[in-house]
Formats: sequence, C-alpha cells, structure tokens
Amino acid sequence: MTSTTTIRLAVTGGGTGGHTYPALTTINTIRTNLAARDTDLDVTWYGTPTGLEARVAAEAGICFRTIATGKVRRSLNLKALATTTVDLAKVPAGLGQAVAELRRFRPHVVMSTGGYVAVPLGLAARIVGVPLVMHEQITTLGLANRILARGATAIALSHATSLDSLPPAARQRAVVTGNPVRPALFDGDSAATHRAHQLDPDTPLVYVTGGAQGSAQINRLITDNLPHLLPHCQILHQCGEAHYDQIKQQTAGLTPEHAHRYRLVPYVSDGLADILAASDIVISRSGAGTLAELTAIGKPSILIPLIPTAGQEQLRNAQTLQTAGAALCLDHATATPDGLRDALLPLLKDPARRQSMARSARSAGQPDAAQRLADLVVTTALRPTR
Ligand SMILES: CC(=O)N[C@H]1[C@@H](OP(=O)(O)OP(=O)(O)OC[C@H]2O[C@@H](n3ccc(=O)[nH]c3=O)[C@H](O)[C@@H]2O)O[C@H](CO)[C@@H](O)[C@@H]1O
Repeated sequence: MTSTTTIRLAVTGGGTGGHTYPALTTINTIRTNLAARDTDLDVTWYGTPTGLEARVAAEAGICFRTIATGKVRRSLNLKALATTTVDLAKVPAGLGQAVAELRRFRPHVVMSTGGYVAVPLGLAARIVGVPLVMHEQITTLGLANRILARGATAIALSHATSLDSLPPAARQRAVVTGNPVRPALFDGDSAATHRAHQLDPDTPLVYVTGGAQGSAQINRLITDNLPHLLPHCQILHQCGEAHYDQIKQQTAGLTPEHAHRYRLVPYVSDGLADILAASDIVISRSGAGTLAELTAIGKPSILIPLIPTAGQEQLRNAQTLQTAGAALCLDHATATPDGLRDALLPLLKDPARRQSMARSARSAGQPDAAQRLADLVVTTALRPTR
C-alpha cells in the first residue's frame, strides 16, 4: 500500500479512563498528523456500551460500535469461578462479531489500548490478517494485553521496565512510547478555573481526584478533614458521580468561611486542563493515566494508591514518584486523616518545595508519548503487506 489517501483505523480499548483517554489522544494526534500530509483518517472505535469509551467517542464524534465481551478474571474462588464461566461464555460471540466487523471495515491497522473489550478485537485482527499495535499503560502487562502480545505486530510500552515482563520473542516487537497525554492539558488557563468556580487566586488551591469513578477512601479522608484543611487552602474535590449526592449532603453543614473555600464536582471533563493549571497540589489515586498527566505537566502531588491493584501497581507507581522527589505517597499505614494533614499542611506552607517537586515530576514525564504512538500506528498501517 503506497498511495493511500485514507487510512482506516480500528481502535479498541476502554472500560476505565486509563484505557480510554490514551486511545482518544492518539486518534486525535494521528488525525492532525495525517491532515498535514493530505491523508484522511477513517476511524471506528470498538468498545462496550457501558464503558467510558462509549461516552468519550460520542463526544468526539468518532464512529463507535459495540462488541459483546466478558470480563476476563484471574482470581479463582467459587464465586469468581461462576462469573468466569458466564463471562468467558461471551468471548466466542464477541470474537465472531469482531471478525465480522473487521471484515466489513477492512482497517489498515488495529490499535488496542487494553481493557477486556480489546481481547476479541485483538484476536480478530490476527484471524483477519490486520496488523495490531497494542499499547500498555502500566508497568506490568495487563491481562488483556498479555493475551494479545503473542500475536501483536508492535507492542507499545509506557515504561522501559515493562520490557522485562514480555516473553523474549515479543521484546523484539516492543517500542517504548510512553503513555499519551491529551495535548489540551498542556494549555490550561488558571484564571478560567478561578472564574468558573469563584475561587481566590491568592489562596493555594488543592485539587482532589479519585479517578474517573471517584474514590470512597479519598472522599472520606477529605470530608473528615475539611475543618482542619480549609483554614490553609481552597479545595476543589472531584468525588465521582456515584458519590456526589452523599458528599454534598455531608458537606452541607460547613461554616460559611469554609464553604466559601470548598467546591465539589462529580466529574471533570472539559475543564481539567484549567483546573490542573490552577492547582498548587493534586491529591489523587496513582493510576497510570493520572500519573502520566501529572508528570507531563509537572504537578506536585500526594498520592493515595488503590490497594490492592494487580501486582500492587498503584502502590509501586506512587512509590516510584516519591523516590524521584515528585510526590508523597500515603500507603496503608499513612492514608489516615492525620497522615493526610501531615503530608499536606507543610507542603502548603513551602512553595520552594512544591517547585522542586514540580521539576522532579516534569523530569519523570513523557510529553511526546502521543506523537510516538501515533507514528508507530501510522508506520504499521503503511507497511507493505507480505
Ligand atoms: C481500578 C483500576 O483498575 N485502576 C486502573 C485503571 O485506572 P483508572 O483508569 O481508573 O485511572 P487512571 O489514572 O489510569 O486514568 C483516569 C483518567 O481519567 C481522567 N479523569 C478522572 C477524573 C475526572 O473527573 N476527569 C477525568 O478526565 C484522568 O485525568 C485520567 O486521564 O487503569 C490504570 C491504567 O490504565 C491503572 O493504573 C489503574 O490501576
């Protein structure tokens, strides 16, 4: 294929934000790059109707098709075994559907960013003979990507350390690209946040986020601590859609001075860049997506890992950034209201330390990851078929 004027790209991946936003960013980057070369991009995103990807693709105007798929579970207790049977029963149906979809769409390349929906599409790519580029966000390969790695044409990794978790034969097909971060996040306008949320530009702002779904643990640590924290800072708290009504009720009794400094939102979509620009410190889970963002733009953070995650991944992510001087990590022992105060209050009083953490965060970031992954996908699409 040499004189292509349209590249057809099938994308699969989703479930959580960590799998969804890298896919969206890479699609947008490829589209921009190709437009400069007078080449069109025809994209279809395959996901689940209930995953975040359905909403994100619709908002971005990307053609979206659903695939029947079951959750691939690794734990084996009696209850999980029952679920495994039910869930895996959906895989052949999803695979048949994925093969039919790829035969109809005839993509030049399939890009997978992981999540269980990626399994049938990635396997179908191999059956139909379409090159597959899979991207892994975390340091150890997730289960979906471990299944796909054998047949993938190229394996894009966020971290060089992940090379060790690949079988030797697969390492030759691996490229370290980093984890794509939405370009908009680099252009935040802090004044826009102060205006939108009626915040004071002269009082430090702490942005609290529990990830796309919110975190009950982080919500509790914040709400239990508000009277101790709000005398020192303003707090913008993203609590998750499912928790919003309860937290709103719990914080309704704040004194007027404290209420003036506290803002609660269920989920942040368009305003994230502006919020990050306005924030002096971010308190967050340590999912790979959020950390790629905080390091790419250079934000000091206090990280409260979700424990357990597979292989204690979030704990290791947070500890790595703590060692690099970019973040403080609250683990099982220190993720308490006291522990949070001990970490946050000194930082609020020490702008020089925050600046040093911001510099360390930036040196750990990979701001060109989207370009690298976009180039890999397009090169793979244009490679002549044997
Ligand atoms: C429970 C679970 O399985 N977590 C995993 C999941 O994280 P999960 O996807 O939950 O979290 P990530 O940190 O990876 O990504 C969250 C994404 O959602 C965005 N966001 C969040 C809140 C909000 O209001 N608005 C918004 O846009 C963040 O900016 C980020 O881009 O995948 C990650 C890797 O892909 C892993 O590291 C995590 O261990």
